[in-house]
Amino acid sequence: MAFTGSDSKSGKMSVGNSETGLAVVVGAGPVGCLAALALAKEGWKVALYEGRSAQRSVNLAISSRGLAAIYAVDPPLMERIIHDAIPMKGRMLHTTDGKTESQLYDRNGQCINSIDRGLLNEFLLQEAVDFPTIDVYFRHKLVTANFDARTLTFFSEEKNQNVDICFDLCMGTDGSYSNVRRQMMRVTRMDYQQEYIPHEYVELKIPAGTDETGQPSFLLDPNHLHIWPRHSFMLIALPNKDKTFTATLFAPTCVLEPIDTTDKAAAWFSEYFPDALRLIGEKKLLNDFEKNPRGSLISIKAMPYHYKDRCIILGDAAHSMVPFYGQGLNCGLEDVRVLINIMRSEGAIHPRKRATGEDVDEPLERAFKRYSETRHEDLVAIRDLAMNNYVEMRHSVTTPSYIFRKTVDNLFAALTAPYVPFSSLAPRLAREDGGFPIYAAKGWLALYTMVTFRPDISYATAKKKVERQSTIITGLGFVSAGVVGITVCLAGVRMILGLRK
Ligand SMILES: Cc1cc2nc3c(=O)[nH]c(=O)nc-3n(C[C@H](O)[C@H](O)[C@H](O)COP(=O)(O)OP(=O)(O)OC[C@H]3O[C@@H](n4cnc5c(N)ncnc54)[C@H](O)[C@@H]3O)c2cc1C
Ligand SMILES: NC(=O)C1=CN([C@@H]2O[C@H](COP(=O)(O)OP(=O)(O)OC[C@H]3O[C@@H](n4cnc5c(N)ncnc54)[C@H](OP(=O)(O)O)[C@@H]3O)[C@@H](O)[C@H]2O)C=CC1
Ligand SMILES: Nc1ccccc1C(=O)C[C@H](N)C(=O)O
Repeated sequence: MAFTGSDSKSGKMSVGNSETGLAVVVGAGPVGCLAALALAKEGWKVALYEGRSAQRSVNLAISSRGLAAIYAVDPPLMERIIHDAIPMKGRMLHTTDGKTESQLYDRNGQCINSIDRGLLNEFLLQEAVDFPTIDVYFRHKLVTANFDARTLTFFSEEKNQNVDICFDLCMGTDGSYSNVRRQMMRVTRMDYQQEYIPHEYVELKIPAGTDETGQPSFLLDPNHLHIWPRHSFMLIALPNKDKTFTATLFAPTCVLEPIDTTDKAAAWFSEYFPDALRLIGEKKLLNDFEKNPRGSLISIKAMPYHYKDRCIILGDAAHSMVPFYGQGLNCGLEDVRVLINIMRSEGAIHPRKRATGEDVDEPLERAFKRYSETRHEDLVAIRDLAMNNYVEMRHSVTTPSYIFRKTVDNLFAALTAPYVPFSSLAPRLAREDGGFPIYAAKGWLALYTMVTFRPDISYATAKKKVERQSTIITGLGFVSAGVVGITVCLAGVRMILGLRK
């Protein structure tokens, strides 16, 4: 289901300040849909506004954090999503001479999951559309907001005019170029930083093959995320249910720009990605490379995320990050779980009618403030980790020091860290105050495991813990070098003394 049809599920226009309190969610991407569902299940009347009529269908990796957040709101929905996803147990590295090497993500075999983003959005949106106290309005674009008067102005494409909506609570889930965020900046002292990295991306498609029986089949192992690391750039591919792969080339603009003719492109791909060129087919690859849009990559930092008791931004609107950890959406979905848990613990979750003359809902304001203050370091941590993972994926994975570190991490983890399965984490996280931690981050844990498979460990805790572990490894390195040095010296002294005798 795309965002088509009438402007609204019900055809009626929302009016705010009803007995139940109206929450207006701006942007029906995955984060907006989950936020709408979470609020509605807590008793809010929700109006979900979406500017567009369709979402682009590309695939993405959903992992434990995103799944735990969906589970917290709607466990059966999470099951349906997993059912339609393809598990990927590790990276499959492709060298220029056509060799492949599998590197597992987790020593306990945990997987990340490839799913069509359009399908994921569709699942979440359908739940929202079907929910009795959620009204969904398509082709309504937020134009401006007056937070003090508690009104939002949308441009309705169907009416071809602006409509004003009153609200009690506004959630901005309108993506990287958020207008809610821009409107909030007019009334609050928001620190804001955005950074474009000098790399861009272009999507390509690896077609399905055919098996002996004539049925479509995967041309590469579907249970891996494939990467072609080439140091300053890389190609990746994630599997789709129709047996194709969506491949994405990430490279600096200064590398891509000079490749401006078909001949140059053919030569470049056959030098760096000969096997991918063969799989995609030269004609198709060169055509897609030339015609497909080039996406830019942006990283956004903001603080605070809220204004008083009435507006808060979540998802990419609050923290767009480069996609290299596959955590952008997972983190956005986790925002919803963390915020709802904080709202619960502050007694702010249930919509209440403010008394006459009372302007501010104090528990709600307290909850938003606590969210801004406590969530910030996690969002900064994952933003930085995402940036670092690009270097790991395109370069470090091929180096002996990376393999050595992975081996040490696995060895120490096997000796010290208990395995905490997702099935025991998800139900408890759904109830936890603020979301972290349930189990202390016990024992030695690899960074990837913490970030991807341990939603009970916050991003900031994971980053700090791994920094401590790195210091220990460096210390052990010095001690070992010292022991080897002393042993060699002693052996030398003994030899000299022996010679003198
Ligand atoms: C190449 C690439 C690969 C990625 N891979 C992964 C991955 O593997 N795993 C992962 O977790 N994340 C991944 N991400 C990140 C992920 O796509 C985003 O984090 C996610 O889509 C953010 O969801 P959102 O709901 O916050 O925002 P969006 O998905 O951007 O949704 C925002 C919605 O708001 C609507 N909107 C915008 N402005 C207005 C307005 N003024 N009025 C009304 N509506 C409005 C938009 O139309 C849109 O529907 C990737 C990103 C990229 C670029
Ligand atoms: N961190 C990153 O580097 C990136 C993150 N993403 C995230 O993934 C989400 C979905 O991706 P995708 O569907 O490809 O997103 P799109 O780039 O197609 O756009 C998503 C939304 O952002 C708006 N938008 C896009 N570019 C601009 C711009 N330059 N100025 C103002 N508004 C803009 C679009 O408005 P309209 O509908 O009017 O075109 C739309 O509402 C994005 O919204 C973003 O949150 C996407 C790309 C890179
Ligand atoms: N989905 C992505 C999109 C773009 C770039 C990377 C990813 C990843 O998921 C990377 C994965 N987490 C990895 O570390 O191998």
